Amino acid sequence: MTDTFTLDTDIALIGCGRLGSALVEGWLATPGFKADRLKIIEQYETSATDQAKAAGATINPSPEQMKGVGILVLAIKPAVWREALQPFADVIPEDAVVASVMAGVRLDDIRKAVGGRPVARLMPTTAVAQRQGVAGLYSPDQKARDVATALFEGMADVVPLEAEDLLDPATGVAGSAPAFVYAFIQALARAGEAEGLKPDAAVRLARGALRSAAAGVSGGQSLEDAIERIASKGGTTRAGLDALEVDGGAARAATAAVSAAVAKARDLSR
Ligand SMILES: NC(=O)C1=CN([C@@H]2O[C@H](COP(=O)(O)OP(=O)(O)OC[C@H]3O[C@@H](n4cnc5c(N)ncnc54)[C@H](OP(=O)(O)O)[C@@H]3O)[C@@H](O)[C@H]2O)C=CC1
Ligand SMILES: O=C(O)[C@@H]1CCC=N1
Repeated sequence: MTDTFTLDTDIALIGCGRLGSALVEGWLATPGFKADRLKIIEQYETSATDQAKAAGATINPSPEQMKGVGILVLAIKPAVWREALQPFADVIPEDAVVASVMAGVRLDDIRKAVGGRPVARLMPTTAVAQRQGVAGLYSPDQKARDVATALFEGMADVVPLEAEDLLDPATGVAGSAPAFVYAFIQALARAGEAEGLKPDAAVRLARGALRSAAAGVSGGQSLEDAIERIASKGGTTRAGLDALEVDGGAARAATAAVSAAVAKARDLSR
């Protein structure tokens, strides 16, 4: 990750929903990001478009205002990407790069729709909003990789992938995975309630555990070391970990969630 925004070009974003808003928040929070170079195409105003507009961004630019765009970001749902992109495919400069964060939409299909311009695909997490995201990145094109990396590295750890198909497991392990972790935290809170905690205390403790778990690896510690630091010999953590491993419980749940996400991503690309 970098501390400052280094990409020196106009940026256009199509779609300012859940992920698009997170991207806008992350860019606006990155030192050196020039909001007056951001163009957002979105059907409705959102708090992110309002925030971006107040900082100098253009909402729903004219074709003329798209002429300096060096990177066009696609953050719409896979089902509507062709109709959302179509009005802009010929308006952006010949040498513009296209970056897609859409799950399951194939790079070749996007490249054909934008007249052969270089395309990168990324799979980020919404924590880009807090500049704490992670993003898998694939492109066969060096310029697209460089531009897309510069666009994201102020708000995410950009993880290069060697093949497009690897974006599907990256979706299961990163893009979708914060929701899987929240589901586990919810289950922890409910288990605490079953053991007698009041609901608000259970949720507060479980959320604190999530924060503590993230803090415990924030310095790059290995997951194994982080586990060992908590698991006192013969203590409660070891008892809990042993229970998690009975019949491969935790691994089986993680495998089921990742496999289902991968299968869905493959389904979307058909
Ligand atoms: N949410 C996440 O955590 C992640 C999402 N993604 C990917 O990001 C993409 C967007 O997902 P998400 O943000 O969750 O979805 P959302 O539905 O929240 O966002 C999509 C946005 O695009 C808008 N939109 C639809 N059609 C057009 C159009 N023609 N022109 C401009 N804007 C349009 C939608 O408006 P309206 O609601 O009015 O239709 C909506 O605001 C998906 O492809 C998904 O795979 C990737 C990683 C993580
Ligand atoms: O749920 C989805 O399809 C998107 C992709 C990854 C996270 N959200």
